[in-house]
Amino acid sequence: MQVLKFGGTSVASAENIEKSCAIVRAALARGPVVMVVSALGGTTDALIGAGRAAASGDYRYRDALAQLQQRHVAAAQALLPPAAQPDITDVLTRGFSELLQLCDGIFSLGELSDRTLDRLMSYGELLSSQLVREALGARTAAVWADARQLIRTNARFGAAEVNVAVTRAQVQAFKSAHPGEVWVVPGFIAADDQGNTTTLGRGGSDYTAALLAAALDADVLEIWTDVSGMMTADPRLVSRARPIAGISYQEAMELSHFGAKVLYSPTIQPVMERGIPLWIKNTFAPADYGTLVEVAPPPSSEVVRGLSSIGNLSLLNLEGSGMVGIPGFSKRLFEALARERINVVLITQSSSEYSICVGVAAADVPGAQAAVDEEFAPEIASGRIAPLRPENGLAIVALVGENMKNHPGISGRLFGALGQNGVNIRAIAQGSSERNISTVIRAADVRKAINVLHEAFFEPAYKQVNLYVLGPGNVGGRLLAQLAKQQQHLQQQLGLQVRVVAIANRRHCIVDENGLDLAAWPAALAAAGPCTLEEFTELIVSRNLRNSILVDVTANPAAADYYADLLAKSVAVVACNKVAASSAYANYARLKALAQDFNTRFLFETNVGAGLPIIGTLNDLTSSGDVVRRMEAVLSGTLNFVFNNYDGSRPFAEVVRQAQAEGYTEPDPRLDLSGTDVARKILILAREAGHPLEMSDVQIESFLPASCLEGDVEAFYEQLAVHEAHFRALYDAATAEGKRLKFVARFNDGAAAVGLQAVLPSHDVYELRGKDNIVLFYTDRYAEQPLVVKGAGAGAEVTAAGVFADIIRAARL
Ligand SMILES: NC(=O)C1=CN([C@@H]2O[C@H](COP(=O)(O)OP(=O)(O)OC[C@H]3O[C@@H](n4cnc5c(N)ncnc54)[C@H](OP(=O)(O)O)[C@@H]3O)[C@@H](O)[C@H]2O)C=CC1
Ligand SMILES: N[C@@H](CC=O)C(=O)O
Repeated sequence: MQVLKFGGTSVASAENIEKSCAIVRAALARGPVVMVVSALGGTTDALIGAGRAAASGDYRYRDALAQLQQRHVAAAQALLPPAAQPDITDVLTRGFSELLQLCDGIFSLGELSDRTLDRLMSYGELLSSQLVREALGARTAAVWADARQLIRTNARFGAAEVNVAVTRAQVQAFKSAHPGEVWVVPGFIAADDQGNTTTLGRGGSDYTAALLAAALDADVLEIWTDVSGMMTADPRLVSRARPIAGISYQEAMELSHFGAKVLYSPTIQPVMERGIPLWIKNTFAPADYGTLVEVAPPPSSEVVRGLSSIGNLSLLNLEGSGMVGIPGFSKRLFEALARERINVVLITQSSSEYSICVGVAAADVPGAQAAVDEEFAPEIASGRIAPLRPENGLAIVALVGENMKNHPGISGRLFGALGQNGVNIRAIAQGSSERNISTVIRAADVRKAINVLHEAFFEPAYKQVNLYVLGPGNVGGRLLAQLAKQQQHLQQQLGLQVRVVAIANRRHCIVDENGLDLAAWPAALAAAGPCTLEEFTELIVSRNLRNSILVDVTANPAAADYYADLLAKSVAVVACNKVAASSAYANYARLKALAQDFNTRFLFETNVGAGLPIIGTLNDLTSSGDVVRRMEAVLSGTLNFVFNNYDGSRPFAEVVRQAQAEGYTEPDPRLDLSGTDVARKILILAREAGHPLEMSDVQIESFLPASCLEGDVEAFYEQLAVHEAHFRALYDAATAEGKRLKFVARFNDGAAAVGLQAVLPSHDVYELRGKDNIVLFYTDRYAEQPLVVKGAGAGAEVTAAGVFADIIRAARL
């Protein structure tokens, strides 16, 4: 015997009913079939809506019923030839006339009791099952079996409890009366001892099928739905969720209880007790494997079988010193909740016994609060415990899997993955079966959390990274081009799906949570609406996407002010902008500490030497225990370019303009020419080497006449022209001595200085060409010969590459 259940979408239309009937006919080749059906998709909600409308005096329930009738009649006409329609037309006419009478009664009374609601809802399955029987019967003889004569429950209308013994006897009796026949049975409905219609809870058609399978000792139960099995996570939340091929009854129970909507959780118990295999299959893709729920599924290499979540949760905290060491407190708490019929979803208690925390549906909070505060009124009055404290807006995210038992490190991975994404865990529950680890988190974090966990446990070779790019200028523009070119490579080789979800400049912002088209951003940005820096950073927080990174490619001090808030939300910051790392030491140290505290990254490799691995090298030296004693460096691509190209044949100002045009200077070139940019860089290196220096500690020997720094950038260029003789004199004096001009940064014994030097050919930096930079690290290990890093130290392409490398580092944390 096979029991096949078809859900609402599987019988939502004539076309779908045909598909379901075809599946039943194919199954008949293997043996007798019991077909259980839900109401036509959407019918139960429509019936409830009609009943509530009637109860509230809204006569539009009549329109709703007329529409439903029309839908059923249309399906019948599409399924059956005219000659075969009279029977079902009678059934539908009678059914809808009873429904109308029922709703008219509700309208007159102005009241919809649970008992009447059960009757009202039952018509969905009563009518759909008779319609399906007719459709099936057109080619395959089938008997309609009224579930109210098969399944016996108590009179708890809305969620009745089944009398398994009576049900079994009734089902066996029906079987004896109809040997070998195909049955079509309405799901969801049953009857109490008095013959009143009851229902088994929303989703109860699955349960009907399981009860029949158990009562018939069926060979198999098949739940036919609109997805290809139980998924590793809710596919509405996780786009890469995939079906689970094999799962144990206990795992399926955990997953279905915790929100896997594909299976109504009470369904499993009856089939588990009798060891009946349960398939979950897709009506619309019957060839897909689906999920097989059985006693011993084949071993899986994955430790976690699936992830689930339940929203609308609140935590209730009962705490106080009066609870410690006194037996009976928990009993009283749970009894108070039980009296109000409040279901406890999760329980945690600290070993100090100072508090007990339970999770309940948010809707139950007022009732729970009143009941518990009343129960503990004497203790609350004497101050021995505090009034019940609810926390709302929460959800449970759970890992489920038999293999988690005795497998160390699962919780570590769970906490690590959530922690790196700023998901705070409010409560945890894990039983000794180790089959379920449940975490309570903010409801707003569920999508992020479940995706992060899915990547951690099911897709170790895949990680989605979401970039917010601020400043698509000279460097930012090249970065976006490099990202566009490498996206596929990153995905294939590193398992990183790097998506740019937002881009902003000073005026506009574009956003697409699914990733912007990197070929089309310039036009889209130009056409986009206005956006402030504050709005942009708020966007990062409110979108709450996993593995978010702010990429700051501006030179804007205001942008740097937002880093702390973002790091504290576990958003990584990759900064090409040098303002933060060269700001007050306390701020620099705070940002680094925040990154550490919130399991994220604050990376700024390009702040010194553009794309050269200078900060990384220095960090490697110090982390491995070396001590940097001295640094000598040329750190300005602009100044190196200018002094390498200026020989008096062209005005100094023209060479500086060329450096700017080639993209070596800061957006404001006065920062380069004044030595400020180099001072920032040596300051950052000194700090990374462990010295808490301030900018004011760096001695800047400027070669610029003071008037060059008065006024705006155009005035600056004019003043450079005015002082041409000064620059020529510097050049001539150096050349006369066989020297070259280099703007050198030095760090020695905790002191830092920058300034223009005329160096001899024997000097390490004499031969430094073009816009190159060089750093010589003198350390305890590199005492005689310095460790040298040298190469292009400015330019959009190399700098963008350095930012790119920081993004990868942040992404691979
Ligand atoms: N050039 C190089 O070789 C190197 C540069 N860097 C650093 O790279 C950074 C960028 O330099 P570069 O690309 O040359 O500069 P650009 O002037 O070319 O680009 C700056 C970008 O930042 C945007 N921006 C400025 N202020 C804001 C704001 N308040 N909100 C949003 N966007 C803003 C600008 O927008 P808009 O177009 O609207 O003005 C522009 O898109 C600088 O910090 C520099 O120090 C670091 C190493 C090497
Ligand atoms: N303007 C800078 C760019 C890199 O930091 C320079 O010229 O070095």
